[in-house]
Amino acid sequence: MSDYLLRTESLVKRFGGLLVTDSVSIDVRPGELHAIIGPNGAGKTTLINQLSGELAANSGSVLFAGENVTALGIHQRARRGLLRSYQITSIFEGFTVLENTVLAAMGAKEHAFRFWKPMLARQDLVQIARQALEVTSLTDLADAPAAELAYGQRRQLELAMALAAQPKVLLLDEPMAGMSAQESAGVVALLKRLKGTHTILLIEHDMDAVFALADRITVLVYGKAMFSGTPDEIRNHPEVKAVYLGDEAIG
Ligand SMILES: Nc1ncnc2c1ncn2[C@@H]1O[C@H](COP(=O)(O)OP(=O)(O)OP(=O)(O)O)[C@@H](O)[C@H]1O
Repeated sequence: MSDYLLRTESLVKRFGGLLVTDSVSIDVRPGELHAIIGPNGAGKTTLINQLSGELAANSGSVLFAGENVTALGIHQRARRGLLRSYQITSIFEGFTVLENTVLAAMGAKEHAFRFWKPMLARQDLVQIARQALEVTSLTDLADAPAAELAYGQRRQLELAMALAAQPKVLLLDEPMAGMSAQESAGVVALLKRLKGTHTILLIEHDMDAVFALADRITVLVYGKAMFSGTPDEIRNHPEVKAVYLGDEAIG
């Protein structure tokens, strides 16, 4: 197996005259939690959009699981296992938490939803869905209609649905945004549980969470990948401290 699952090579994205992704080359290794950090406007979301296929790069390549996926769209990448949480499957309000998660599992495996079969009759998919609900601590809400979920629970359901699709790489853009402190702690605990068994690329502003979770971190500044390294290497990197962290201590 190669030493990376997801790689960008000299990726470039411009919005008019603004260079937002400046020849970015990063590697995400199998099983690692790789965080992208950087000041506001550094280009983190733009980068993840090019990984998921939501945005086309101006030049450069995205390689995934040994394949050049640069020319592929969102759904083609998702079907190969490069998946952004919430992107493919949206929550159906009238369905229960379990039914939504079964649909996500089904969508990943089959080309069309087979609504003529009762979805909960698909034991294989129900099992995958129940596992995803267990991991995301949603088991108690399995039979609740999605419409009744609180904001934080909906975000958890999005994660459960992404996991039910059994991605090879999960792209997470600020999964804790808008959550209460308690819900955020729940997501940190969840990501800790997923570490090692799942490969995750995470964008997150909460530095405590990033430094507690990441195996490796890439620092993006003005669209450039300044440095990739372990949390300790990032903490002790003089240039990173100066440019990104200012005088603040981290970790
Ligand atoms: N569709 C667009 N058209 C024009 N400019 C854009 C577009 N999307 C993003 N930008 C600009 O590109 C730059 C990078 O934005 P991006 O959202 O990728 O940064 P970010 O690191 O995710 O920021 P934040 O941490 O604030 O979420 C910003 O200057 C932003 O204004």
